[in-house]
Amino acid sequence: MEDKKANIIASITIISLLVVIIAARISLKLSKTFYLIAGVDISLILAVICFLIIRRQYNRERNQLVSKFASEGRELRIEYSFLRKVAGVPTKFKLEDLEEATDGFRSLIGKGGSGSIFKGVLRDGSQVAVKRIEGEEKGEREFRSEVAAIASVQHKNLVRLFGYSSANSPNRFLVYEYIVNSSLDLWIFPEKSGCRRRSGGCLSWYQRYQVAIDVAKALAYLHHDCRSKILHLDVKPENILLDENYRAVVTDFGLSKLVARDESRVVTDICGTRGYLAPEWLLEHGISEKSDVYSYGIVLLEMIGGRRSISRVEVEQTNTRIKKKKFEYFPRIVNQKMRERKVMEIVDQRLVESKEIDDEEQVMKLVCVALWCIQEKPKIRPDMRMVIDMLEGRVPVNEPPDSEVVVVDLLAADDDDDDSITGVRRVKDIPRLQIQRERNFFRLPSICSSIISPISPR
Ligand SMILES: Nc1ncnc2c1ncn2[C@@H]1O[C@H](COP(=O)(O)OP(=O)(O)OP(=O)(O)O)[C@@H](O)[C@H]1O
Repeated sequence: MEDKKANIIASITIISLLVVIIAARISLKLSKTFYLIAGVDISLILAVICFLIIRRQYNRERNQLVSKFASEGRELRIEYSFLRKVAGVPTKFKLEDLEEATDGFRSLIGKGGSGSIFKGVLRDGSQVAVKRIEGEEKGEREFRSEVAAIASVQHKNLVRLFGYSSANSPNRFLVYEYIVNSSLDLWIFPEKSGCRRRSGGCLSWYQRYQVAIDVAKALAYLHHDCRSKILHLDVKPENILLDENYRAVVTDFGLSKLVARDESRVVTDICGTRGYLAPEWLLEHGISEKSDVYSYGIVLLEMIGGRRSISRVEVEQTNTRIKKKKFEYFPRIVNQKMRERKVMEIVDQRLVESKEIDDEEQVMKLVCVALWCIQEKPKIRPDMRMVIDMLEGRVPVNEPPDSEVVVVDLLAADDDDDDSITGVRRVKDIPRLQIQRERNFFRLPSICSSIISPISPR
């Protein structure tokens, strides 16, 4: 368009200059003034012609470059979209897209310590769970660790992050694949009367065992197979989702930490969820991937028993018949029953009543693995690869020792509301200094054992 305009202007200029020469020839004859005007006009005509030639050359080169860049850009775009599909690189969403997908953030599916989760449908029809991280400073921290950890991982037992959005809003958003059967807590703990959160049902023994293996595989991948070690640091039933086949998908990387492969322990602020915290968190010894192993062990026990690891029960005092509330620490009961060879007594009664467990040895194996995982000393706990080998029967499982000391986080049992919609309470909101060891920790006497390995030598 611009080229055409320039050509027309140049032609008009040349014609006008020629007209001027002709007019000067007629009116001035062959006088000195005529030669002067003709000279100037001819120079101007030559200048315009030169300008047109140079401009044409320049345009040709520019067009060649533009088409070269365009084809390179197209190739790059194709490559990038291919990479995004293959490597799962998260997309940056606009806030409007998420508002449209969630119908204005209407269908709330869960609420946790860091924000709310809404169900949504993207324009291409895929179902998503949109997490709105609330609170600016805390939100930013959770958002960054979540994107950093999960953007780089690809595993069938880890939730997929489709994308994120952080623009024009005090809130940050993370967009995950939607996992249809919600979280494990709804499938292992019986519904409490008066509780706002509905139970999903009762997961069978076989499904629970599968979930145990799935979660172990997800954690083993994070701990051993990624470029940096990834510590999840918030393993609990609420963060284990179940897909349409009741297979486990681990989610919520808000507290996760990337750790260099050669770092064996890291010292960090206390965070995680009450009841699932490894003793080293509370004793300030520095944490490692073995802290996830501990939380995993607690989750195993909760799956076996269909109950939380720490609960408050009402007991009647023998003489006065007055009812009093007291803490019950499920791992201690499990430990005792295992030694008495009465493991079926600690299994979820719904499973026992339905008579679906025909392999008591498998129960014993899961109990032993769980007790190994919750050993006080991180070194004695198996790593997640070893846990998989034990659960899949590739290595025999030794009977676990009684812990030298079992440190129980009684903060986990401070409240009765542990089954509310918000799930169990996170400990990260409690200022560190308020955690008083003497009041909150409950130590069991040690019965030392000589066994120090979860597996027998072959
Ligand atoms: N991808 C998903 N698909 C389906 N439901 C989900 C998904 N992610 C989370 N939920 C539901 O939302 C609940 C809360 O999610 P989540 O635990 O990630 O929130 P949170 O704010 O990180 O909680 P917290 O930080 O206290 O652990 C889950 O227990 C689950 O029921």
